[in-house]
Amino acid sequence: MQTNQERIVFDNVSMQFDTPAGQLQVVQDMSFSVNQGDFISLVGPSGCGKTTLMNMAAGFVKPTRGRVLLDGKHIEQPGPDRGVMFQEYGVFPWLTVEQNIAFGLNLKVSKNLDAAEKKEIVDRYLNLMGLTDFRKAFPKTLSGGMRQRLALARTYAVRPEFVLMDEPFGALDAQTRSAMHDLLLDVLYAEGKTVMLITHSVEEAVYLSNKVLVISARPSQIREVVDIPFPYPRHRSLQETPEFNTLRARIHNSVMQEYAAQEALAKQKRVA
Ligand SMILES: Nc1ncnc2c1ncn2[C@@H]1O[C@H](COP(=O)(O)OP(=O)(O)OP(=O)(O)O)[C@@H](O)[C@H]1O
Repeated sequence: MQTNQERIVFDNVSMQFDTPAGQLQVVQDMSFSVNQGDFISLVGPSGCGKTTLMNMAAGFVKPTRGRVLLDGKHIEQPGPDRGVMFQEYGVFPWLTVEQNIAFGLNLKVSKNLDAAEKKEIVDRYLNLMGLTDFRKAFPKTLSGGMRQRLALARTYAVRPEFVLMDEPFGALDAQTRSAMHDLLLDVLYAEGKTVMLITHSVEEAVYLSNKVLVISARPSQIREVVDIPFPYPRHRSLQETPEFNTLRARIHNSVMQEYAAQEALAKQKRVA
């Protein structure tokens, strides 16, 4: 259920990196908030700082200026309230499917669960993600789609309030990706999570989100915040509607302008 309660707040955030070529201003004075129940997607040119913003929400890095807050408190470090899912590092290859799902439950923060409770959670997510028959399998024997489902199961099993996803479906074929979208929407609808997603697919962003942030070329600012008005639960047929396609085309256009701006900047630097 989406509400207006602000949960994660980026307040005038800037980020600068020291690089061999000098200081790189990645994010500049960016402010936005992720509200309770939001599914918010970040789209923008490659290298504009999307992962950097997500890393701040996850607690992996701190901004050089400004504040990133969770329920009014500075985000200082990662926590079990925020489940992070990356494109490539979602599963541990040395653990079986069920051990992967149980991994987070065995950490100190989840120690208050007894063995029966852990088993119940693992079974539930094996079932939900269609992996029950593969519980003893190792990730390398799974297809790409199954590995992504496993990564999702692992992220969800610790019951994070927030799910932070960085290009989680980028490596999947179109059909598996589409199936993953519906699975994600089903689980989110049932469990009511708050989600931040980074994607290069505007279509994916519009289909999944209630809000899309278009990030500008570096130094990055928010070019626009687009509200996606389609009610949940959503069905794939939405993607065939003129309303969906109008919105998709508008956002795509906006992103492409920022890609062009970033490319022009890079060219200028090459000439200089
Ligand atoms: N620790 C770091 N040290 C130096 N530079 C960094 C560091 N982390 C990121 N950068 C630089 O900051 C910029 C933004 O990186 P980031 O990964 O956040 O972009 P992105 O929008 O997620 O890119 P992509 O869409 O290609 O994944 C890049 O130019 C990157 O090289």
